[in-house]
Amino acid sequence: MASTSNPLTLPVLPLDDEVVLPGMVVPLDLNDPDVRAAVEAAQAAARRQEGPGRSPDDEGRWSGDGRAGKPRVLLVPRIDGTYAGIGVLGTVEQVGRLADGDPGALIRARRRIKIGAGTTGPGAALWVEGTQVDDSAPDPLPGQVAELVKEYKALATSWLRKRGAWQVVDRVQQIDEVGALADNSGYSPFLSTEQKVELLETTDPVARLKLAIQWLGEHLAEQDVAESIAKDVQEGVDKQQREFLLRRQLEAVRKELRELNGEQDGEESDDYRARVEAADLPEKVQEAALKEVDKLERSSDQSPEGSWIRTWLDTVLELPWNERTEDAYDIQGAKAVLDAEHAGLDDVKERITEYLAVRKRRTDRGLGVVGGRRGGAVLALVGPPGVGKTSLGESVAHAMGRKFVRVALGGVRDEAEIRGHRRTYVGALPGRIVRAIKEAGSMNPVVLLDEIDKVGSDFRGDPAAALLEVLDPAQNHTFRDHYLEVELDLSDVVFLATANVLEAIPEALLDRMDLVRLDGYTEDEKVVIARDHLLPRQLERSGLNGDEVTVEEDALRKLAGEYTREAGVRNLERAITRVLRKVAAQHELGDRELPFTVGADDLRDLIGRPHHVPESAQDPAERRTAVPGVATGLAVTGAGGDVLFVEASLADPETGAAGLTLTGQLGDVMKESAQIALSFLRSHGAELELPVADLKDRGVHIHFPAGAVPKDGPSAGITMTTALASLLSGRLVRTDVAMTGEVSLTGRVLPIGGVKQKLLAAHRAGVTTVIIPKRNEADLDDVPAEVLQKLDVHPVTDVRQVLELALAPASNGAQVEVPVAA
Ligand SMILES: Nc1ncnc2c1ncn2[C@@H]1O[C@H](COP(=O)(O)OP(=O)(O)OP(=O)(O)O)[C@@H](O)[C@H]1O
Repeated sequence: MASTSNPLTLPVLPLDDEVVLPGMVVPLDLNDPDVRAAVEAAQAAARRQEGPGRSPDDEGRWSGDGRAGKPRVLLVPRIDGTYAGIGVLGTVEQVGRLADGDPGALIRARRRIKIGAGTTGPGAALWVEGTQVDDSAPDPLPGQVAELVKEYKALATSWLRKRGAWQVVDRVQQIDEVGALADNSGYSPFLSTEQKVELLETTDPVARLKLAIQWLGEHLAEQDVAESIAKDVQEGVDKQQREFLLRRQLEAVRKELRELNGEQDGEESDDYRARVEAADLPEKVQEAALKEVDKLERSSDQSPEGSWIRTWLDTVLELPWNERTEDAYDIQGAKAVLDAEHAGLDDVKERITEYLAVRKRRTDRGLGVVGGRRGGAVLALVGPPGVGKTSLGESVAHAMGRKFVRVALGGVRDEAEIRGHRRTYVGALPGRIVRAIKEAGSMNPVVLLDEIDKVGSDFRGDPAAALLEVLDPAQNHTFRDHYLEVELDLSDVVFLATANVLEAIPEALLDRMDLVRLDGYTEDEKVVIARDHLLPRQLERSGLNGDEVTVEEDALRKLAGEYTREAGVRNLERAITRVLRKVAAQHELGDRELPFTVGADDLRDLIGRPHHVPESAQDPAERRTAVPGVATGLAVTGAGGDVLFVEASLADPETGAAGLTLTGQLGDVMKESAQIALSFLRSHGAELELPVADLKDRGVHIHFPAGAVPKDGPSAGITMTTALASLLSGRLVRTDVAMTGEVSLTGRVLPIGGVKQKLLAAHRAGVTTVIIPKRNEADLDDVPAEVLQKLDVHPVTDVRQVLELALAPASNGAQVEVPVAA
């Protein structure tokens, strides 16, 4: 270590408003007279000392070889003409040309010198005496100082990295001396001259390092703030400009692509902006659409978002926003259309005509379509399949001169089916209502909500609630589809609904509806429908004409009665199709001469044997009711009225379980009804002369064979009682008798629903005697006269009357074998 005790005499090299700290190497311009004087004086002094006189070398050591060191100067900052109190010993490393070609000297700054008194020396330089400053730090470093070293290195590294000065990072990392480390900030461009002077004059190395850390830290913080501000500003300013530029580029790229693909410039397919502007959309819709166009233009051609937006825009553009058909109908004309397209159904047509008349009056008078009246907004056609509900809906549209669309609701469980998926949903679509309007191509079509009784609800929401909104005149002028997101005015749409089963229509919807029932057709009606509508249509479809093939009424009657058994005419129409196809095929093969008239007897040859021979026409031994314990009931199922056979048997006393077993997919109400039948017989069996003892200790099994499972209801009560009574008494149930009615514990016969449908079914099945509850007598008014004529209807009040009518007399008193369940 150098000691401070050796005064040095050195030429002063003044640095105007500049500071050089130990460790730095600086080039100085020799054109500067002060610099030249100092360097030349130092060189002269060095030469002189090459003699025998010795002085310490540059490192402060006395060199043993007698050679003096490099020329030495004292670098002293001169701030505003005033010299600093401390200078730095510098050695002249090299004299030559600087980068700019001027003569210069390369000087290495070595250590601090405290400046003492002035003195004289050779040359024009100012000479002073100085003493070395001891600025060594304790070794080893106290922990605290070591931390400072680390901190400085970390700060310096981060700053240097920011500036990309990677090489310097290593050098700084390698400086271990505290004072030298602090002096390294002499290179920092952000320090002011004053700050550098302060560093120079702070001789305590630790204090110096602290200063360096403080300033470097401050600078870094400042820089961070400045950077983020600059970034923000830059981003703000640039965004618009960038967007503009990018759009321009995008446009150019798109254009090139179009040209590559041989499309015309500005082809309609992609120019959504122009299309939206040209499409006469309602203001709000256009606004929304243009917003999407903006988004589209910003998104890339290939991005999924772009394709979603295009799909959405297509949907919006395809909707018939301003299309509406002119209602051109008078009630007479409407009625004529209905009559022409459907045979029979007089009451139904009357209801529809009334509905149209009210609607027309209200619109003509400029009153809203339905005004404040709740319910009645929607005409609901309720009845079994194939009775013409859908085709009536279509006729209504014809009659009004409106477009017609059918919306199939069967199996819809998801609210989104009605109201659309939100657009964020992958593969989102508008709901069925919007799709229907699109399909109709007008804003005021007739929309038939088909099978409204078959909408269900589950975790995906309640479609019925959405439908309610669609049907509500107070809400539907601003219907919002989740996908479309713009309002749609549905107030001018005529909604009709169809349902098979009234009970299955959600309550809230039912409340909005005007019900029109279609219960099914009689055989005569079916013949007329077949003759006037189904046959001509199917002839045309088979490529035949009426001159070539005629079908006799007898044949149509047989097709309706024996080849099909249904409330409606759907299967009848199919049967007719089969007959015609067969004839056409035979003709093509040369096996059939035309014209040809199909008679009842030709049917078997053409389409095989009938499947629905009435029970009474069967061989007696083949009849369902050929054994005791089977009774014929009447029920209403989803397919209209039907006959069903209830079977009862007693369980084996040894193995069978006691109690009541019911099979055949029955609901709770039906089970209770069976329980009541059983209880009634247990308590009244004796008085009816039935061996009811068996009922006490043997299990009873009641079965409803598959095929005609009625909807849950109590109307099979008297049928079950009759089957059980037949079983116990061994008396057969009369084949020609069918029945319907609820039974009470005391044996009273209680009223039921669906009389008309049930009687039509009984008639179809060839039953001749029907037992109904007395209290349903009034319902007979609805039953077509031709059916009543052919049926012997017995309204009863007590189950004893039922048994009297239904059970055949005991066959010559012989013991009848009671069937036993397996
Ligand atoms: N009274 C009628 N006059 C003329 N054609 C009829 C009549 N009733 C039904 N039809 C015809 O029978 C066919 C079946 O009718 P449609 O499809 O309308 O029945 P639906 O009651 O709507 O059945 P679903 O409930 O299964 O939809 C249609 O072709 C229809 O034209």
